[in-house]
Amino acid sequence: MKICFLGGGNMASALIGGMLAKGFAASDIAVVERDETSRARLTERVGVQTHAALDAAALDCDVLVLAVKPQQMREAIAPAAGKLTHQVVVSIAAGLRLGDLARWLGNYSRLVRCMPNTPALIGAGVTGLFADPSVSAEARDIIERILASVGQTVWIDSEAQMDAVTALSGSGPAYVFHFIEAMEAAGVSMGFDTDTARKLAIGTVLGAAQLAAGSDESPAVLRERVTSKGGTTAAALAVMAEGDLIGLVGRAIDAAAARGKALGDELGAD
Ligand SMILES: NC(=O)C1=CN([C@@H]2O[C@H](COP(=O)(O)OP(=O)(O)OC[C@H]3O[C@@H](n4cnc5c(N)ncnc54)[C@H](OP(=O)(O)O)[C@@H]3O)[C@@H](O)[C@H]2O)C=CC1
Ligand SMILES: O=C(O)[C@@H]1CCC=N1
Repeated sequence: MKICFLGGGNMASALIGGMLAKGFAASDIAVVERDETSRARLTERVGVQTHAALDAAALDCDVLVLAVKPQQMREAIAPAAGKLTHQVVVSIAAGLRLGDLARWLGNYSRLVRCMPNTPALIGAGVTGLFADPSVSAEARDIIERILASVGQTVWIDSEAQMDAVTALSGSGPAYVFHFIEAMEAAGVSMGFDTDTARKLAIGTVLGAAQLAAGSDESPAVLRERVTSKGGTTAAALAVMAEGDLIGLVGRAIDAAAARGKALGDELGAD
């Protein structure tokens, strides 16, 4: 099975890195990337084949993964319009809807939309998937196999939910990194050097996430176990409640989902 990525940026690199670590052969993976330096990096360091354009050689694949920015997509896929025959096309772009992609590809509907996240690089990604009803079970299995190689997969029932997946898990690693930054900064302000503060912050997030992932109990119960009455954790959580952390995170995730929908509306309008 030959897999070609259109765009060799952050997310394509994370997916390819994770796939190679899971045993996909570099010789089965190609990348169309317009930037020469990126092409050289992909060939020399990652070992995959590269193409400068989405030409016939690049389209000689079974799966075409669309991994350019939403704003770049229409122009980037134009060379493939009317030239697709059997390929399953997978878009990882935020916001863009299958109907618009199908139209831009010359009414080609063998399309799957998915939203991975960057922990795919270490096999710890989460990907939401949605397929056009015309995509066969066999084609869905192929796409599932690719994304499951880099982490967990969740098929969703309606395409509209993809904006929520994007807001929760697609963008989600950035929220967690931001929280780590905040913990690290607090550690530094209490007198630790950056390395020590970072080690304490990352170790805590990692340990807590692993504990939550392996536990039958809810995160709320696990939180209560840390929180002694009248103790230090209660003092911190009171400040977080005062600042409405739950509401703040909810509003942030709503804003991400709204931006995904707006991107789909804006870019699909013409
Ligand atoms: N980053 C993330 O965490 C996630 C991103 N996504 C989605 O993945 C997609 C890619 O995001 P990301 O990897 O962050 O973006 P990047 O900008 O890092 O990668 C896109 C790459 O594609 C190149 N490119 C653009 N147009 C063309 C073209 N016509 N032909 C060949 N190459 C082209 C870009 O080059 P140039 O720099 O010159 O424009 C760039 O190198 C987006 O649609 C995003 O919504 C989904 C989930 C998570
Ligand atoms: O920020 C973005 O738009 C992309 C989609 C999800 C993560 N990064």
